[in-house]
Amino acid sequence: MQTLDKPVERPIEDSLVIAGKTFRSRLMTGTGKYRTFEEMRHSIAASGSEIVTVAVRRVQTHAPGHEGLAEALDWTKIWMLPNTAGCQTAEEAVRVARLGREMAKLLGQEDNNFVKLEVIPDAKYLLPDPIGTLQAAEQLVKEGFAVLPYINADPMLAKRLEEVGCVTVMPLGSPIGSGQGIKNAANIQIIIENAKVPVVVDAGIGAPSEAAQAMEMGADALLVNTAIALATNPMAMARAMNLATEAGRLAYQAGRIPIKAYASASSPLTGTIGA
Ligand SMILES: CC(=O)[C@@H](O)[C@H](O)COP(=O)(O)O
Repeated sequence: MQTLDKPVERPIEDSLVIAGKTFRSRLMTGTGKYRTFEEMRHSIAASGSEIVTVAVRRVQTHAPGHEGLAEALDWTKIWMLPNTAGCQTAEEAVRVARLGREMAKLLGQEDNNFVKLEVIPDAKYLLPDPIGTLQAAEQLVKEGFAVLPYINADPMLAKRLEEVGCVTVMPLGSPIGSGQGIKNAANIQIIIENAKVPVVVDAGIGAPSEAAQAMEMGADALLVNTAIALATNPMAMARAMNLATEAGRLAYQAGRIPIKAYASASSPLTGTIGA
């Protein structure tokens, strides 16, 4: 299984830049739902992720499975993306973001001002509150945070968040942990078309083919957690997601052929002997 840790070669000139910080990998991962920390460490290595998100609230409150989580990874190699999971209002999210910044500092990332903003009042579908998200984003940008907001795939909201200074937008493919894939493709495509900040497709990706699909559409990056953590073999799935992200990116850059209504022969007709 060790070979799964071997990095996927990525060209340095195609790096992802967020808030002036450069990353080679376009796949972000999470830390929740793994069976063991050991499995999490190996899977994150196999994913090639350089950005890993951590639920500040769950770490702070020592929620089951989160005790010691912040210390379980080598933060000299991975950029921490504290997230405000578990916050139902803008006010809570702002408070938790501040704690996240302190947590990153304590773990040696003095200059880390990133926050993945989640304002989620709905427990059934875990859909983010657009108004609360915008309010919290405005406040956090004023406080000097690099804000990466988790949103429904709403092109107007994405624009507003960009205008208030968010450094990415993170539209959901489908509900968190559902593994339903890219259900919002048309709206995500509009967001990609209009965004001047990186678009990170976050949540709902269940299989590498869906990761590739989002990247082929022109997403700048992905965030995948459940599909890796709960796979029968998380390390192998992490590697597959890594490769799929890269394949999707390459395909996007290569430019796919247009879809045609009719067949077109693969062999040229010139020079063929007439009947
Ligand atoms: C860890 C995290 O931030 C997730 O909540 C994220 O939204 C990814 O969703 P999936 O777990 O569906 O990949």
